[in-house]
Parts: sequence; C-alpha cells; structure tokens
Amino acid sequence: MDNGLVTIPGRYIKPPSHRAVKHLIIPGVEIPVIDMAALESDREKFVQTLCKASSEWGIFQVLIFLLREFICSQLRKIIFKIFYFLFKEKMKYYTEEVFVPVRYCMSMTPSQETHMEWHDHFQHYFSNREKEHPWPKKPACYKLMSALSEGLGLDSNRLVKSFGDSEMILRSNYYLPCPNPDLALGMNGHTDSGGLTILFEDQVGGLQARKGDLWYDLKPIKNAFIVNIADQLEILSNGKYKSIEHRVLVQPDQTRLSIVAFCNPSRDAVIGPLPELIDEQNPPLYKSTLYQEHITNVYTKYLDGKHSQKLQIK
Ligand SMILES: O=C(O)CCC(=O)C(=O)O
Ligand SMILES: [Fe+2]
Repeated sequence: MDNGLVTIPGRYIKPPSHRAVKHLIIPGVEIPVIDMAALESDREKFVQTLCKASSEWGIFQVLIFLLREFICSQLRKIIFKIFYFLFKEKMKYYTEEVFVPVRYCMSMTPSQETHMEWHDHFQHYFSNREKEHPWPKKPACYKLMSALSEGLGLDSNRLVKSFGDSEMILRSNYYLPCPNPDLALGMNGHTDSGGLTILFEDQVGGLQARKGDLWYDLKPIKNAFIVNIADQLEILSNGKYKSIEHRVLVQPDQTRLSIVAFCNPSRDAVIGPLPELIDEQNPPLYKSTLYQEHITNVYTKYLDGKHSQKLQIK
C-alpha cells in the first residue's frame, strides 16, 4: 500500500461466490450490551442477561470503563507502532504455526490458501505448560465464565474447571485500506475454535455476524468490548450457548485495528457436553473430543470459510 498499489494482488481477490453480497447485509445492528458493573449490583439479572445474549446471539458488547480507557490511550498506539516496523523486522517472527510464543503472518495460512484474507496479524500464545510464556491460572474471562456457568444452572467454577489449565492467544489484526474492498474480505466467515473471545475494535467498523442467510453489520460502540462464544463453550453447554459465525469487511480509505483475546481450554482437555446438562429430554448434541483434535478440524474448515467442523462431529 505504501508503494501506491491501485488494485489488489490476484491472491487477495475472492471468487464471486465468496464475496460479501450487499442485499444480504443488515446495516448498523446493535447487539446486546452488558454492563460489567451489574455483576456486583444485581448478579442474578446480570446472569440472566448474559445467558439470553449467549443463547440468542452468541455475541454481545461488554462495558468495562476503566480498562477501555487504558486500551484506547496506550495499547492501540503501541500495537500500531509494531505494525509500522520495517517489513524485514516483522518477518523475523513470520510463521504459520499457531502454538508458538510469537507469530507474525498475513491472512491465516498463506501457503494453503488460494484466496488470502486482507489483513496482517501478530499473535502471542500463552500457556502454563510453556515455561517461557506462562499465563496466570485464572483465565482472563473468569468473571464471564463464572456467570455463564451459573446461567446453565451449575456451580460458578464448573466451566473454568472443564477448561483445565486454560490457555490464551492474544492477537492483533491489522486491516489496511483496500483499493478493491468489494473483491476482498478482511477475514473469512468463521466461528472461533476456542472457549470465549474478547475483542476490542476501533471505530472503523466492518465486523459482521451471521444469523441464517443474513449478515448483521455490527456497529462499533464506544467504551465496549465485543465478546463472543466460541466452539468449545457451545459444545460444553450442549448447544445452549451459540458459537456465532463472523467475518470482517475492509474499507477503501481506513485502517482498522482489532485486538483479540482468545480464552481457550487446555489443549489436553477432553471437551464434551457437561454430563449435568444431559438427560432424556436433552441428549448430547456433540461427541466428546480432545480439544487439540478439535482445533485441527476447525482450523481446516476455517480456511474454507465455511461452517466449522463441530456440526460434523454430532
Ligand atoms: O477483527 C475483528 O473484528 C475480528 C477478528 C476475528 O474474528 C478473529 O481474529 O478471530
Ligand atoms: Fe473470530
């Protein structure tokens, strides 16, 4: 882009069947908004609202004022600087591996893709198994996970326990202005393969969530994080919470930045519908699966930009 590119390189052009179709997009949607302050003031109501948003949408906005101020003023600037590094510097971290301490990559797995996604990203992987890159025992999404457990009628620590030694991927996505935004996608439609995703985006917009055949254009709101249920939580909840498919469109004249925390189960965890949720009326909708195996499956599907593999392991 710095060299004055006027059309996108062929590898970024999506075939017509993969492009965003305008009449299937619902503009300016506001997904449910949940204020973390209510967790202290009225826990029961908080749990109810969270549970409803996770079942009906699988994606919602969360207000956490202090943290957001910090992220706005500091983190965004720092991450922009990292993307401004010389290409040669960034390439020192280039890899297609996921479970490495630091990764820089374009698209997802360029060597296996015919049509790339219009973004670059830096990714950090944290796990208590890795001595060099440990993460605190409690997952970053601990409070939300506790409330989500209660929403299933279970002990507040039940979901966290099922994650085992939880892991985390912290990822910054950088979407440059695109000279042909209608021919490309910033990120293909996918569901997140892990547990719970917490996303911070700037005010540029472009994130869309899918319900049926329609794509809902999610309007960024100030002072909010976006949280979405990912595949492993859908499976643990036996389908009560929905892992929603989402994608990102690109803009002709604006750079977009998103910072995403994927709060995931341990890769050793065996994930299946929680036995407490199963009875004659509620048979298991998913088979138990090793999380590690599952992520491989989902990852392959993810590259096709189709529904995730979880629908096939039923
Ligand atoms: O950039 C965004 O808003 C979405 C990013 C995303 O879906 C992902 O990294 O999995
Ligand atoms: Fe995602």
